[in-house]
Amino acid sequence: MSLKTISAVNSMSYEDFISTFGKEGILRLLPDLAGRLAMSGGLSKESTKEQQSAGLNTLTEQEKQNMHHLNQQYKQKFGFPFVICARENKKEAILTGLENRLKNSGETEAVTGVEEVKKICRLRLLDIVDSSSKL
Ligand SMILES: NC(=O)N[C@H]1NC(=O)NC1=O
Repeated sequence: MSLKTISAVNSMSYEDFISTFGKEGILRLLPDLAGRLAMSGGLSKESTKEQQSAGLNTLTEQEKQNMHHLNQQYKQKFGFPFVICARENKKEAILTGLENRLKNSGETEAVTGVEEVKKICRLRLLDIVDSSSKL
């Protein structure tokens, strides 16, 4: 994400963001599941925790290759990354979900992806509320 995008996001409402960047713009902010960033330790602490909770840090070599291949296919078909709320799924369900959602239309996937982003945001907000209530 560019610095220009980050500063725009920080001062924008959800509605403004959607109308400026569209659903696909939101989806492109999310890192790949078990992707290059995860492998190199470059994920945010939130994404690291989420991906670990689904067991994506314990993928076998075969599962890693499968995930990589399906993620590539998904991006090639839709032009944005596959997004799912990792904290609500385990690695097996994520791989099956990826395979199944590849069969959908781009429109369905943009809507489904944004719904998953909302789940991710909700859980992140609950974490913030929970940690600030302990202060
Ligand atoms: N691509 C994708 O779904 N990424 C993520 N999902 C989630 O729960 N955390 C992520 O980083």
